[in-house]
Amino acid sequence: MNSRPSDLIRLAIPNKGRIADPIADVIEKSGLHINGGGDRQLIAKTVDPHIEILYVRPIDIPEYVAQGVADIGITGRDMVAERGSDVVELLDLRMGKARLVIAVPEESEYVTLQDLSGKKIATEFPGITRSFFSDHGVDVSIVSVSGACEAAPHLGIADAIVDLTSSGTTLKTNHLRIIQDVFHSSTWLIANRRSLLDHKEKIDEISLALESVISAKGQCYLMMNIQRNQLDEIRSILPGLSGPTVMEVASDENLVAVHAVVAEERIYQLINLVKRAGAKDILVMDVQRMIP
Ligand SMILES: Nc1ncnc2c1ncn2[C@@H]1O[C@H](COP(=O)(O)OP(=O)(O)OP(=O)(O)O)[C@@H](O)[C@H]1O
Ligand SMILES: O=P(O)(O)OC[C@H]1O[C@H](OP(=O)(O)OP(=O)(O)O)[C@H](O)[C@@H]1O
Ligand SMILES: [Mg+2]
Repeated sequence: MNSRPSDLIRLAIPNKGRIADPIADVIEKSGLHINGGGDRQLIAKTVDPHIEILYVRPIDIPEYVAQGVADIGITGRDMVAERGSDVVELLDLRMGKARLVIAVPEESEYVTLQDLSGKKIATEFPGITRSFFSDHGVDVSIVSVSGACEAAPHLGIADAIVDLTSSGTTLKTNHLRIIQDVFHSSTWLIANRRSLLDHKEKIDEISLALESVISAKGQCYLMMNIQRNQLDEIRSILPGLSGPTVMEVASDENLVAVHAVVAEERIYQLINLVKRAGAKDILVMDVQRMIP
């Protein structure tokens, strides 16, 4: 695996699981189009002949990157912590957000961490769990499971669990109550230490491309025409990346075009405000990438 050409960067991404599609989507939007890919393929080429994709399980990505099988990788930060891999965390993609928590049956008497002393803890994260309890001086035994962890207390194989939660639905459905947070995770771009020195320019280029997609999320581009004398009022309404852009409209010397990047969640309110202030010909467009 390491006999690849020295000018070829290998990026490891999940081949399945809930973060696989969102990651592929960010890569696509970054302009790094993957040729083929998915469908049980292990390696795929990209639009850049110097970058190839390696599809593997999210839990294996930290070690593949640490060992240099891949130069960079995208996976959950929980996976990096669980494996204890020596990698550089480069960029938070701010997706796949989840909390790793300690939870107990709703009706149980356990309230604090110390109440779990001598108890059995079921988890898909034995590494993180073991060091967390040991750091807090609480002696527990770990029951390692590989899924459906929330069932463990009701099946009588554990007293508590350490598992991920995001919407909270699974804990609620299984009548479990959180007693403490252990770790906060999201999806990260990670790098091999050596590759970061040898291929700094190329890795920075990929990181910037991914970051520009993440920054553009939830943003849109608002365009409108206004009378020149309304400019001050419109300016006070619009935020904009570095103030709104104001341009001449060729057909009418009293009209100016105003463009601004605005948060999607504010667009409804902003359109009403600018309309009331006299704006017309309003257009709202998607922003694919934002590079400061
Ligand atoms: N409920 C969740 N919300 C957000 N992210 C999650 C959630 N569950 C898992 N993740 C994240 O998804 C990443 C991949 O996890 P995992 O390998 O378990 O895949 P999966 O999507 O859970 O699929 P499966 O468990 O079926 O293999 C992890 O980094 C994890 O933090
Ligand atoms: O708070 P929620 O939105 O309900 O999400 C939490 C669930 O998501 C993950 O399960 P996953 O789908 O990965 O299944 P698994 O437990 O079999 O890994 C996690 O292990 C929880 O069970
Ligand atoms: Mg899972």
